[in-house]
Order: sequence, then structure tokens, then C-alpha cells
Amino acid sequence: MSTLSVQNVTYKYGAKTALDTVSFDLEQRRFCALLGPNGAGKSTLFSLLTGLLVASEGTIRVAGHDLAGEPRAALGKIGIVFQQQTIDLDMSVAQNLRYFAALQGLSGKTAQRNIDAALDRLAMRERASEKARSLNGGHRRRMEIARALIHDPEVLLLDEPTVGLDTASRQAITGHVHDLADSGLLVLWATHLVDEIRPEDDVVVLHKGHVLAHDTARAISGGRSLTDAFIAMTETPVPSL
Ligand SMILES: Nc1ncnc2c1ncn2[C@@H]1O[C@H](COP(=O)(O)OP(=O)(O)OP(=O)(O)O)[C@@H](O)[C@H]1O
Repeated sequence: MSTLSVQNVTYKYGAKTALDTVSFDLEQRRFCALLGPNGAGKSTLFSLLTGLLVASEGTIRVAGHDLAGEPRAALGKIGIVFQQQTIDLDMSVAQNLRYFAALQGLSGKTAQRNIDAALDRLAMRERASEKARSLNGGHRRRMEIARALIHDPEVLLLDEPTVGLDTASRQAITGHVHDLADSGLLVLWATHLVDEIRPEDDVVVLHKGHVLAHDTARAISGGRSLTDAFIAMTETPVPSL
């Protein structure tokens, strides 16, 4: 059984088809880049995976749970880091996480244990008492990733999580998230930046609502750089929508 299964998913904004019969299966303990240029459909797919939008056609299963039929069970297995920052700058790191834990129905010792574990996974425990406002952009992002792990999900979704960060912060975050995948999570990382992807990572190439390729970055590159392979692929005409 796949940890995340997307089968023949189609989504239309009115007459505009944003995703057209998109299918892929992903396993746990993998880092998968959802790679696509602007307008490819990445955000639309994330909105479907998190239940913000409902697919016109097709099925999504998370850890064996059908998103349409068992939304609570399916969504309970997902952690999400949105592209836009969603933290309270006037609260401390720990307060931000405690608030989120409460929303997840966690309290007391269980909440504290999960918060400590999540902060440890992002090397953020020593920052717990600091106000979020005092953190730089990279540490704020790490706090948001820790927050997405509090309820112990199996799938971690990140929507272009390094936008606006400097090179050192980007490298730190891509490193930490690869470590999370190595420790057992399935990571789906939406990006249009090929330098965030390692040769052994999975890549789903999305373009104009179609999956053009799904393989390891090394296989997709085929001896070229991933950048050259991506450009060649996304210049290839696909069925017009
Ligand atoms: N609310 C909307 N109404 C109509 N069309 C939309 C809407 N939102 C997105 N689209 C269209 O759907 C397609 C996919 O958009 P989407 O935002 O999912 O792509 P993306 O890969 O996330 O792009 P970006 O990297 O720019 O965020 C695009 O053609 C976009 O113009």
C-alpha cells in the first residue's frame, strides 16, 4: 500500500482545467520533489491534498484512507507547511506550538512530549522560549515545519518552503527535511528550484496540469543536469487544456 496515492485526479476552475488526470504513488521514507514551473498546478494539488478543494474526478488516499470517504483519518496523517508564513509573531516558539497542539486535540504531557520531539527534529529546542518575532526567516520556517510534525503525520507537504530565504537558510532547511524523510516520513516538496533536489530523490514533474515524468532525479536527468532535463521537458508541447 502506498503512503500517498493520487489516481486520475482532475480539477477545474470553471472552464480552466488546472489538473488533468494526475496520477502517482509515493512511499514512506522518501523525499519527493513536485517540480513544476509557475502555473503547473502545484498549489492546486496541495489544496486538494489538504481538503481545501475537492477533486472534480479521481481519488486520493493517504496512508490507506480515502480523502473523500474518510477525511478525518486521511487529513490526520498529513502535516502541511504553507507557502505564506502562518505564525503568531508575538508568541514564543513554544506557545505557537502549544496552540497548534491544542487545535489537534493534544494537551498536557502528551502535547509537551510531542512539541519537544518536533523541535528536536528541527534542532530548534533551544529556541523554544524565544518570541517568534526575534527569529530570522529560516528559523521561523523551521518552527513551522516542527509545528507540522506535532501530531506525528506520515506525510509532510511543503509548498515552496524556501521562498525568500538566503542560501544558508535554504540549505539548512533542505538538509533538515531530507533527514525527516530518511527517518521515515514521506515528504512532498513543491518547488521550481532544481538545486533543492538530490540525485536519489523522487521527482514528479508537473507541467500545465499534466505529470510529464515520475522517477528519481538521477533517472530523469539522464546524464544531463536536472535543470537541462527540466527545461527540455517543459518546453515539450503537452496536450492543450
Ligand atoms: N482561482 C483560480 N481561478 C482560475 N484559475 C486558477 C485559479 N487558481 C489557479 N488557477 C489556474 O490554474 C493553473 C494552476 O495554478 P496553480 O496555482 O495550481 O499552479 P502552481 O504550479 O502552484 O503555480 P505557482 O508556482 O505560480 O504558484 C494556472 O493556470 C492558474 O492560472
